[in-house]
Amino acid sequence: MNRPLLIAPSVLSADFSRLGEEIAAVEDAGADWIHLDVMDGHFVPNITFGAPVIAMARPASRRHFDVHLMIAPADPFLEAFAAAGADTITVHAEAGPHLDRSLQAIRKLGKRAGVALNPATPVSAIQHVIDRLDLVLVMTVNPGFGGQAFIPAMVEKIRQVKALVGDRPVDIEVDGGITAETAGSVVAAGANVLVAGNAVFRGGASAYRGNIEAIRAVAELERGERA
Ligand SMILES: O=C(CO)[C@@H](O)[C@H](O)COP(=O)(O)O
Repeated sequence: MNRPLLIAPSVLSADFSRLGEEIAAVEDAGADWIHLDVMDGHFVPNITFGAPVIAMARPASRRHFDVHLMIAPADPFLEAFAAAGADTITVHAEAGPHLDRSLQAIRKLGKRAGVALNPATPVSAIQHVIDRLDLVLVMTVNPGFGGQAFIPAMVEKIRQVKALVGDRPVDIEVDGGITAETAGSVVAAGANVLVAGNAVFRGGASAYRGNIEAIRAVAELERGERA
């Protein structure tokens, strides 16, 4: 049984001075989830925002808040992100030595637990925690910045994640360089959550619906959900 297809605009490409409005605008334009990129300037070479900003943005939308932690260590902050209104909390497999413990902590907080894999990290990194997971995030660029080129070798990795996940109720998410041009190959390989920053947040709010729809159309066609 296919997991639902979900389009998750990444707010990294939004206008941060109007974050709440931007989130409301993509919700209005058909976003299924809101993807929030937390960066610490240490695990990745860029800094964005933390739990207080997510808490302030939370009232802007009722959509699922998909919080991607590009921070190390992550464990001391999990409670704060849960309290801020995250629905899924994703930590990086590379961010600490105790991934199993992090995932248990996220679920204990009543949140969905995700693991992100950098492009160079093999799928075997999640083999022994697969039953503690609700989501696997396959990074299709090196994390840190929006607007980078999709790495084609990640298509095979998505296939490997799909084979590992099997029939488990685990979402397979992709993030980085996702556009109407790259969406087909990742969906064919097994991804069902498509994160897109630049491809959604361009052209001003009046373009957001068309931008989301362009990605969704390709993905649905690939899944046989659209003629
Ligand atoms: O996590 C990240 C980057 O580290 C992403 O969420 C980017 O924000 C995706 O941006 P685009 O490649 O879609 O512009």
